[in-house]
Amino acid sequence: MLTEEQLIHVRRHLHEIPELALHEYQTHDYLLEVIHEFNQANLEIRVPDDLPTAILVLVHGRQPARTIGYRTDIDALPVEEQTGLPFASRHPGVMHACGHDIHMTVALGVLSFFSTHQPKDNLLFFFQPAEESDYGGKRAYEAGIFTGKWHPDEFYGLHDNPDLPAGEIGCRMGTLFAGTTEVNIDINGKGGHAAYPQDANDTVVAAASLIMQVQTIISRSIDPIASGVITLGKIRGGTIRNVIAGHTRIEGTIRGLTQEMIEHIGHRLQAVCDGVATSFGLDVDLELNQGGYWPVENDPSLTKRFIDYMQQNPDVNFIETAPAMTGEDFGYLLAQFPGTMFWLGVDDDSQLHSATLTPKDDAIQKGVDAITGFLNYRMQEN
Ligand SMILES: CC(=O)N[C@@H](CCC[C@H](N)C(=O)O)C(=O)O
Repeated sequence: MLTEEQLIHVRRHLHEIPELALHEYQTHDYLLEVIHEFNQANLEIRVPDDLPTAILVLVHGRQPARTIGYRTDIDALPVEEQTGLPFASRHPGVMHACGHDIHMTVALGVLSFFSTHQPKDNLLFFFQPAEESDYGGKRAYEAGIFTGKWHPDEFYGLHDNPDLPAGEIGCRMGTLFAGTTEVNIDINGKGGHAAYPQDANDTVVAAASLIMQVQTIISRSIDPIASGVITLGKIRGGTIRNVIAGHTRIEGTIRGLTQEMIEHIGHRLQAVCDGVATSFGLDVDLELNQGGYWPVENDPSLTKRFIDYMQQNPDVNFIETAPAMTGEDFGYLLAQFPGTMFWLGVDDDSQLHSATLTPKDDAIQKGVDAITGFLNYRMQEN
């Protein structure tokens, strides 16, 4: 079983080797190296052919009544780290800026505990690639990974939260995270000389108008009591100051707490794109891709049990949290298997996806203890 000191060492090494979605090869190899050090007596390890950076580990229970799944994501973000940590990313332009290094380490801690304390039920650990993009959870499901003995009857997973004290557990009944849809807009007009706009069709000006109109969708087209967000995080158009740009691309994301809201915003966005195409006389192609980023809906009865356990445990600080507009492709898996997603506090001033995010090591052991405690409690029930 990994000690707290060993867990911190593992976390720091994982932090040094972040990799982007579906390219988590070094991370995958290191995870396997750590898992192979555990007592193998009750473990069965599988690397699915169709998702080669994923790892499944089945812990065979003593008297299994069910298989309980536990999922961690393993990918990182294209962010240049600015923490100055001695264990900062060694991969230029890539960083664990969403704390997946903490997620993986907590999962390894829980797995190492059950490798030496055989659980009553079966436990299925899923080390999932591609959470930040490319929806690895959905890919895994569609590849048929969770069939036969690899089928979890219920699924749990966490996300770190810098706003909560280290080790605090946060959760809620109902929707924990938003559903998200990736937005790609390609504006195709006609390039030309900066001096002769009358002979061109300027996609930069069309993009500026489109962006401003998009900002009215949330304020003017949705019920103020309901919630939604559109963020256009990236724009690229043109090549030089004195050439009118014939193509501009905008990339962003739509978020809503219900599927209906996400679809409603998507329809309004399409209407704005069509309007800009007509008024500027150019082509505006809108691509919406939800992938696996469905709203994260916690199962009512399992989540009640989870919250009851955390509230009754004197060693756990528990807080009921509000829904968040962050997305998670665990939402897709929770639509296939009942389960619960929850927060683990990591106490930091920087936000998720920030270049200075520094989750505290203290959260790791507290997270491992709270989760192993809950899983043992859950396994007492028939
Ligand atoms: C927890 C978190 O930050 N998740 C990501 C999920 C990515 C969603 C997808 N790629 C999109 O941008 O729509 C998030 O950005 O919330």
